[in-house]
Amino acid sequence: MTQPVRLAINGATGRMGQALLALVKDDARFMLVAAIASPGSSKLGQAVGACEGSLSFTHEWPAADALDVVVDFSGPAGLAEALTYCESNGVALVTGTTGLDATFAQRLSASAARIALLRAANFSLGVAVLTRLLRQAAAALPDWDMDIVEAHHNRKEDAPSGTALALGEAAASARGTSLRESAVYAREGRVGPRAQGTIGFAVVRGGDIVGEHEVLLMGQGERLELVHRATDRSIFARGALEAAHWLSGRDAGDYDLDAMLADRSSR
Ligand SMILES: NC(=O)C1=CN([C@@H]2O[C@H](COP(=O)(O)OP(=O)(O)OC[C@H]3O[C@@H](n4cnc5c(N)ncnc54)[C@H](OP(=O)(O)O)[C@@H]3O)[C@@H](O)[C@H]2O)C=CC1
Ligand SMILES: O=C(O)C1=N[C@H](C(=O)O)C[C@H](O)C1
Repeated sequence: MTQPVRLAINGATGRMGQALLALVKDDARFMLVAAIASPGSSKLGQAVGACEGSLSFTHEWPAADALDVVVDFSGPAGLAEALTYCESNGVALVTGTTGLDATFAQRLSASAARIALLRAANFSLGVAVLTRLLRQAAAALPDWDMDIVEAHHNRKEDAPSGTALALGEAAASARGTSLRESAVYAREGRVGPRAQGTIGFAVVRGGDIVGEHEVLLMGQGERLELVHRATDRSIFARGALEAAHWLSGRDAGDYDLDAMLADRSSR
């Protein structure tokens, strides 16, 4: 019988941490070794209710040989700590943390030379398919205006969402450009007519919205709308656990969900 993947969840007290804990307890493919919280967390020492045994929320990382993979949904500070641990101990890392700056993104890319790393701004299958559809539409309609509207709950800290930025990057690259060259993040006052080829972003924050992304492709006399609505965080948690299972034991490298899906469909 294959051994379960030994897993640590970083950011375990958060919304995504809780969604992961709820799934892991019934998933025989995994053994939860650590539920990591911030050094100042009010939950340190409290029992991790979702799992069997005596696990408590902790900021102590396990011994290197006790762990196969870390799943991180914390924030930039939490991810930095997880990355340091994974690099020092040769442990694989799956991260969904968004709101990272370019320097951090470069650090992640460099780390992938030493550890197996899988990152995704959105772990839902629906957004993976939306991204493919968007690449097709953006290339087929190169002159149409494009805006991306995203909506999330009122506790979200980063904007635009990681998903909105990843969708924008995919669309820009399908048109032979980059988001750095084409993004417009704010419109206020007399901004004048729209510049050709720009990709605009609009952000909604409120209530308990799990995550919604709408891409508008606007031509003359017609409009195409590509929309994804997440209504349950467990979709992200399920995707991240699939990624953790797939990544465990792999060679160092910079992986994404497309690589995982392609590998699976080739079997
Ligand atoms: N890629 C995807 O599919 C998805 C990505 N996300 C992203 O995941 C991240 C987390 O989202 P969400 O769960 O809603 O956020 P939360 O704020 O609910 O959870 C993050 C948790 O991380 C903990 N934390 C903070 N600092 C550290 C640290 N240094 N070490 C360990 N834990 C730490 C915090 O709690 P405490 O102080 O108790 O430790 C907090 O509860 C965000 O960047 C979000 O955008 C969210 C959903 C899906
Ligand atoms: O913070 C969230 O909640 C989410 N964040 C991710 C993002 O920034 O795109 C993914 C999802 O939309 C939920």
